[in-house]
Amino acid sequence: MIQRIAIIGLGTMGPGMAARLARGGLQVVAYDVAPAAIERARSILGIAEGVLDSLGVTSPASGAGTVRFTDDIADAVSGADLVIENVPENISIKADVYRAIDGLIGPETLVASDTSGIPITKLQAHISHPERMVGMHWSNPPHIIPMIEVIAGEKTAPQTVATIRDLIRSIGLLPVVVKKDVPGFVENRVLYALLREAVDLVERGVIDPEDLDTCVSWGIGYKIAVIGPMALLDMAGLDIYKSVSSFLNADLSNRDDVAPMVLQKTNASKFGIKSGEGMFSYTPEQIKALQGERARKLVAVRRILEGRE
Ligand SMILES: NC(=O)c1ccc[n+]([C@@H]2O[C@H](COP(=O)([O-])OP(=O)(O)OC[C@H]3O[C@@H](n4cnc5c(N)ncnc54)[C@H](O)[C@@H]3O)[C@@H](O)[C@H]2O)c1
Ligand SMILES: Cc1ncc(C=O)c(C(=O)O)c1O
Repeated sequence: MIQRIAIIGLGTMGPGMAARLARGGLQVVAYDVAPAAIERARSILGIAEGVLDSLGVTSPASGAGTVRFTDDIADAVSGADLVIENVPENISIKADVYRAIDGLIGPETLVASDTSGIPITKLQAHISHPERMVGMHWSNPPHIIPMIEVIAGEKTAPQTVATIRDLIRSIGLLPVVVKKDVPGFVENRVLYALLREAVDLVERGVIDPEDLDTCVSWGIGYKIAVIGPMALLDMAGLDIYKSVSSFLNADLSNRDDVAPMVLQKTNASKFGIKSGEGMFSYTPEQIKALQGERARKLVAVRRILEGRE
């Protein structure tokens, strides 16, 4: 049974994951190599907890869990039933973490990666007990989005998948077990198909960035939260899909490299909210306001989708 969880990496994803797991009654120890990341995580933990309150996420009868921060990786993983690796999307950085924890974790400890899409089979090559390693792909913001993908690599034991799936369920979240270890799993294959086309349309001057967002959010985005893609095909009619896709599929972006517009921005360190500029520009005040507003709206939508309002 999973009771103690170590989170390695406290950037965009780590603090919200820590808050959500603790609310589920688990004992979380949170570690990052960068002291500034630990301080930032400490300061935003309370905000995530406030959002969980407004979502009505309660703790089990046995009580709420805890989050403890540490700057020592050995301390973080000591006694952990599960280690969730949450460091940047780079195999060599992730492999360094697996090597560092290999001799520190117990014989029963499971290791999960929150990778956005590196096949788990590739990550397993860097750990001595690959049968205990699994993909556990959260969606951002992790304290609000309930769906988590669970992915087995070639060497993952079925029991490891079952334990993680049951853990996710036991704290009121929604596990989706992906049946094949394909790059990007399912959520990001679908998201990146959409993002490739969206970036291409903006880059080619077909639409302005603000209007692209209005079109997608108030068109397919709003709809798809209620009617998933497979159900949408039936709603539109497969005959319509056949007619449109017969001419449209061939015209969609099929570029297999990173779009120049994105490279230009990343080369200039324009990463988005984390650097103050990306597709749009943000002042620190705007970032704070946006994050609050987005959390409020996501909470309200989720309550309605769950039939609670
Ligand atoms: N950002 C998203 O929307 C999102 C969503 C789902 C999954 N993911 C995946 O989750 C993982 C983390 O993403 P993120 O967006 O939180 O990244 P991030 O860059 O915001 O944060 C990564 C953190 O890892 C820390 N770190 C780097 N090396 C480390 C080490 N050796 N030991 C401990 N900490 C270390 C960094 O200091 C940083 O705080 C990635 O694999 C990413 O693809 C990201
Ligand atoms: C752009 C982008 N890339 C990856 C992920 C998750 O792995 C997300 C997300 O969760 O929202 C994302 O937006």
